Amino acid sequence: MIERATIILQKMQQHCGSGVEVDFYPYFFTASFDTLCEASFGVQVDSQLGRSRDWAQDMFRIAPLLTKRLFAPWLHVDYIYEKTNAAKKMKKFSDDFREFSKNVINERRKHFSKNCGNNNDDMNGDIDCPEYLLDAIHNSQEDSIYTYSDTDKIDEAITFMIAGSETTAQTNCFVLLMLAIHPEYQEKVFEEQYTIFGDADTPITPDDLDKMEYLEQVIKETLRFFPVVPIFARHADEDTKLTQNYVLPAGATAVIFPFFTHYDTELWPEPNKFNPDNFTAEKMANRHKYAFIPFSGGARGCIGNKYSMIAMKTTLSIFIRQFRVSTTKNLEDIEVYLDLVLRCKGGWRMKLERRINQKS
Ligand code: HEM
Repeated sequence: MIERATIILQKMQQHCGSGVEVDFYPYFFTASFDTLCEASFGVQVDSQLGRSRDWAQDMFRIAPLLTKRLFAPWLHVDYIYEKTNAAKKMKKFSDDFREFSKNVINERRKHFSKNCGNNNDDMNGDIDCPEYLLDAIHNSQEDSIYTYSDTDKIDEAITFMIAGSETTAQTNCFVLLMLAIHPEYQEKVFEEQYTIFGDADTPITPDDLDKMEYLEQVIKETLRFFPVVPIFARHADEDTKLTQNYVLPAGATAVIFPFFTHYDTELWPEPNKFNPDNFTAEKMANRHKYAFIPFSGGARGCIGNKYSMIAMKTTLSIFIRQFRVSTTKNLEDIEVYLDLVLRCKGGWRMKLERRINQKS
């Protein structure tokens, strides 16, 4: 994570002091994608350094096609959908991405058999061969009633790559945009970083991450304001009593929009005001645990919740200590739209300035 965040700094340095607002997303997406591939699969993809295809561009082209299908019931019929151009584009993307994931899995297998024993099936992880997600899936087979086929493993890899990379990158960009719009919060975040690290450039430790309480409040308030997964759903297998008067009948689909919950005035007194103090320990203790649901909840809630908080804090800590961000936009100027995930119209454009020395 630290390495990837440092590459962001190096690549964005060229924009410092240019006075031009640049879109931060490509820098943060590639970093997030590469980190995820390495953390989950133990494989270096290096899209950040241009050594792999630019999947962010592909995802930008493909997501609107999926969104369109989601809201057009007639396109749910495979027979009709398969005749459309969108379906052909989707298939091409899906085939390419599956091929890419297959290669990632094969890479991991090769690495494991070369460094961790001769047997491809012996993915039992030790200190020299840490167990990554794919290894865990592989190893779980022995105790499991379910056997994972190669197709299953590719599907798992794709789910992780898609679910984990865009969400984290977008949240990082939204956080920086909020800090650009609210310089007073930006300075407070910087002050916290300075208190932890001073002028030292030491690597971040888990203890340091725990101390970044204000940064975490800012991230959470950003996720309240901009829940990057703005819609998810549950299928009721049986009649489910919601309240005294309401029952969700078996077979129904309940669609959940965190936007409604996150802007509910009964839960958030001033929902339209960006206020990191909404997430002080005290305020959180007095609020219903499902008042804040950017990661959904329950058994099928986001599995990457903790990982993403570590990844975001690490990246933002490194970035904020070196750069100051600004924008000509106000909060009211920000327009978002639903594209499976939540996107910012025109991108996440900001100006960048290098802090001359750390405490400036
Ligand atoms: C800011 C970052 C993230 C946000 C806001 C987020 C949010 C969500 C949400 C709302 C869901 C839907 C859960 C549901 O249907 O109830 C989800 C699912 C999922 N997320 Fe995340 N996510 C983030 C990062 C990640 C990361 C980093 C990973 C992987 C390391 C990840 C892996 C997954 C997976 C695998 C699922 C599917 C879970 C399932 O269907 O059982 N997410 N995420």
